[in-house]
Amino acid sequence: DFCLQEEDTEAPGTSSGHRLRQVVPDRDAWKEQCKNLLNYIFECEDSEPFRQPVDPQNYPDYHGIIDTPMDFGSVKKTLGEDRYENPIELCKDTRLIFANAKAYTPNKRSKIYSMTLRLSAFFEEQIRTIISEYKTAVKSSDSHKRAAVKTQ
Ligand SMILES: O=C(NCC1CC1)N1CCN(C(=O)c2cccs2)CC1
Repeated sequence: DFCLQEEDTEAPGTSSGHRLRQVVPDRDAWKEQCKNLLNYIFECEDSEPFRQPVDPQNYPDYHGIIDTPMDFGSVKKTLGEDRYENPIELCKDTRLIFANAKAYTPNKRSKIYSMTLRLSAFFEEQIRTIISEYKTAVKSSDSHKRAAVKTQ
């Protein structure tokens, strides 16, 4: 992992001359990665029933069965408004979309429900790397903080 050297705590380019370029994992990279993943999902035909909230006019029993409705438009909006602290929170809301469809469907062979199975498989494949890299970056930035404290 990365550890701050003594001179690294000074402002870059100080009297000690050139500095080794630090490669520090970016703990904010997950946001753009999730935005791109959501955009890709929005392009998928399988996401069509899940891009906006369910209209109770069309499914009057929906809100009696589903306690916490969720859709990709809401996830995208929450992300865009910086109301997710990390990709784990986004993953939790997205999994709710799939769990709601599984809870609501009258039949596991229904067309709309079958769309969530493909979508969910793709989402889980993609989000695992985003979360893994985020957790690594957080650990690394924590060690940077510990190292910096030691040098004070
Ligand atoms: O009306 C919508 N979505 C809003 C529309 C896109 C403007 N949906 C239908 C019911 N839902 C289901 O999950 C299932 C139905 C049948 C088996 S599952 C959620 C999506």
